Amino acid sequence: MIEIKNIAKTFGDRQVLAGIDGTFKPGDTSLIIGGSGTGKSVLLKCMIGLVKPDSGEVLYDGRNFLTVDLESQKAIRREMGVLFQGSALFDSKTVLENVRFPLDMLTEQSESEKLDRAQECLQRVGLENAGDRMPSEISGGMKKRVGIARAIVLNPKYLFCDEPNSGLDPLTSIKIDQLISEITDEYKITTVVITHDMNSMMEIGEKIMFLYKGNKLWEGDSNTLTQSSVPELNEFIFANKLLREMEK
Ligand SMILES: Nc1ncnc2c1ncn2[C@@H]1O[C@H](COP(=O)(O)OP(=O)(O)OP(=O)(O)O)[C@@H](O)[C@H]1O
Repeated sequence: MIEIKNIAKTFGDRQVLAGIDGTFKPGDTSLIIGGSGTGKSVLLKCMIGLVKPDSGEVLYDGRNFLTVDLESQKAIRREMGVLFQGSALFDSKTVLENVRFPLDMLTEQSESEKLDRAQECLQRVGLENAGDRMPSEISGGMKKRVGIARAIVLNPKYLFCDEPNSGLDPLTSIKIDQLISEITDEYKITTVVITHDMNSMMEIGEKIMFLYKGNKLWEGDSNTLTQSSVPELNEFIFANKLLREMEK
């Protein structure tokens, strides 16, 4: 379980996060939603240690990530998998090499153990036959799958995905969402996904947090999303639906 308490962040004179609380549970795919520039990515970065919040706590199964010693912080980091926007694959490495990279960097496993594990993860995301291909030779959806395989290769307890649907067509987006949600459930991972994709919210929104100008204005699930009495959320949903209509 991940708990965040009163996370605040200011850049210069601009307050980006105004004190955010939240709980993320194992087996749940929790979504952080909101318009552009509302602080979603900064919140995620505060959670994974890429940005230091000005105040607040980030607890990983009770361990305070911001105050534990360096060794414990490293140990928590090893329990995290991250799927970055745009997949962030190494262009000069094959698909298989990309997936095994965290094993090369962070484990003492033998060659065959690393190969087996990387191949197992590729199989889990449906790419068992693509290991020898280069990232430039595969589609955007396949790249996301490779990114997911790499993110889970170390058996993470916590999985973070920043806009996993960006640049994908609606059908591929749904498949990627479903894959993340299935893997989360299967391995009981605590998963946090940033999205502004309406389909994702309806499909995998078992727990949704809505950010607006650095504040958490609403929390709920896909069933209650469209029935809130929060005007900012309703406007966000309306704008999203309009955008979807225009894209058709
Ligand atoms: N390192 C930084 N220095 C200064 N300002 C920053 C920094 N990182 C983010 N910001 C600002 O913080 C605000 C929130 O950014 P953030 O990336 O969290 O938005 P977001 O909700 O993820 O939006 P989007 O959906 O467009 O990615 C923005 O105004 C951004 O310019």
